[in-house]
Amino acid sequence: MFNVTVIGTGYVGLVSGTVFADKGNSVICLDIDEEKINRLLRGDVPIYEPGLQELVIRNMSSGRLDFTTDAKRAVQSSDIIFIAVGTPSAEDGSADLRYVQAVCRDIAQNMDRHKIIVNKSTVPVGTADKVKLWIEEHLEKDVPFDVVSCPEFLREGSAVRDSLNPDRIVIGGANPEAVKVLNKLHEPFDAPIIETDPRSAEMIKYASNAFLATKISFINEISNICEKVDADVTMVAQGIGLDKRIGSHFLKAGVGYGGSCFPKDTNALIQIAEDVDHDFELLKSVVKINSQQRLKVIEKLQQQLGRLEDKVIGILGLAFKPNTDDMREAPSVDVIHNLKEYNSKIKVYDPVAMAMARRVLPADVVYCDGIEELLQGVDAAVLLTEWEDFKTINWGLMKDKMHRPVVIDGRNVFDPEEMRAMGIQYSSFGRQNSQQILQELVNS
Ligand SMILES: NC(=O)c1ccc[n+]([C@@H]2O[C@H](COP(=O)([O-])OP(=O)(O)OC[C@H]3O[C@@H](n4cnc5c(N)ncnc54)[C@H](O)[C@@H]3O)[C@@H](O)[C@H]2O)c1
Ligand SMILES: O=c1ccn([C@@H]2O[C@H](COP(=O)(O)OP(=O)(O)O[C@H]3O[C@H](CO)[C@@H](O)[C@H](O)[C@H]3O)[C@@H](O)[C@H]2O)c(=O)[nH]1
Repeated sequence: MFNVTVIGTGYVGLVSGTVFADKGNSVICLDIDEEKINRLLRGDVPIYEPGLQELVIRNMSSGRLDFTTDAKRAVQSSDIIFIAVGTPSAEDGSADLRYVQAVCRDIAQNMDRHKIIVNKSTVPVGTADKVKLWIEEHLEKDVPFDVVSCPEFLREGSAVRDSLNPDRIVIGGANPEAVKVLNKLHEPFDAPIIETDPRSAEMIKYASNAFLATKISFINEISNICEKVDADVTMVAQGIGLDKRIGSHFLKAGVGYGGSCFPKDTNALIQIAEDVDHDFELLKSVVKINSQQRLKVIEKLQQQLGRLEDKVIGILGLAFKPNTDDMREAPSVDVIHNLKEYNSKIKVYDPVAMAMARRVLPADVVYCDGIEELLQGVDAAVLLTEWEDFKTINWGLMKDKMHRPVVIDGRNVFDPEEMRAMGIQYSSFGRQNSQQILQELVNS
């Protein structure tokens, strides 16, 4: 068992630290955010992530998990130090490494003996070398250390499950001794381990996210064509996904991807390529398709309602995906800001992301307590996050509460035939042609 420090207690740091503790290691998590650490010390987890609260409390009670804002204590109590701070987008789209740099200074100034410093944040290729330089720059005495790159692949909403059962673990290090230690630390996870050099490890992370984002934009383009040729994208996704070389995951068409990773990491990879004079045209198209895809909601609303001015639009789901309260780059934010430009009136409901949403949505948005309140009197409902609660809405009953029975399904959750049979003017992504929509308009 090892003494482990994790720096940064966000989605990645908090979940990884807790999971390492659960595997029997002694873990201390460091953050500069005092309020966050105080809450954690009370066993109160500041993010919504299924299963995390219980796991944190269990490991704190067993004495294997602790939290602090004291960098000296955190650095000196461990042999392995994970960096898990944010790497947001800089203005040019590249990854802003200022937090990683600050952590390097904190580590260097408190280093008392040999440390293995492991980078878990998503960082541009070559950052392991920079981390080494930044630490050397601030070292007050000659203490040996290794830098290893171990990117993280967990998804929000299933972070605990993903961390306990990873598809693979990537360890990129130059010193075989340090790689051996990390191999041992990850042994209890029973996942294939890829040992590689730090640069390849860093690239694996970006390439994974870019590939998944490409799959989503690809199926969204197919869905846009499906609408014009009267094919059904869900059948197409099933048909191509059964080919093992393609795979069935990440082929759900709709309003496209959001979140704290895909938008930021695709842009960062475009910039990484640009820095070595490579024009990553494919990925640029992926990003462009994704930003256009969100606004298809507006087109679909216009097809159903005509002018959007003064129309009351109810937004079902605000988080960028279900089972999280994360609003970073959520499609709902763009859709709502856009609807405001058309002077629509907006009502919103999300089972967990309402508090986060208040920080990023326009001031005059009306926050509702539940589905019924949201649907009351709306000219259209727009589903943007496929929360389980929304899948069981009885539209046959709900349509009487609505001013007009218009539903735009941004995640292809409902069955088009059933919706139409219930008298709903239903529009989804890649599952019906424009002729049908026009016909419905004529009939209504
Ligand atoms: N969120 C995800 O699903 C996910 C998954 C895989 C990888 N990643 C990557 O992991 C990294 C962290 O992402 P996140 O979503 O956990 O970020 P986050 O914003 O949720 O958390 C980052 C934390 O780091 C803390 N911090 C900042 N500077 C610090 C310092 N000097 N010392 C101590 N703490 C400091 C912040 O206070 C914050 O609590 C990013 O590079 C991200 O791209 C994220
Ligand atoms: O078929 C699909 C699958 C996903 N999405 C959308 O894509 C976004 C991202 O979803 P997901 O990948 O499940 O969530 P994240 O938590 O952002 O996880 C991604 O980003 C993390 C941060 O780098 C990585 O660690 C994960 O492996 C990677 O899946 C969400 O808006 C989803 O709605 C689709 O539109 N269609």
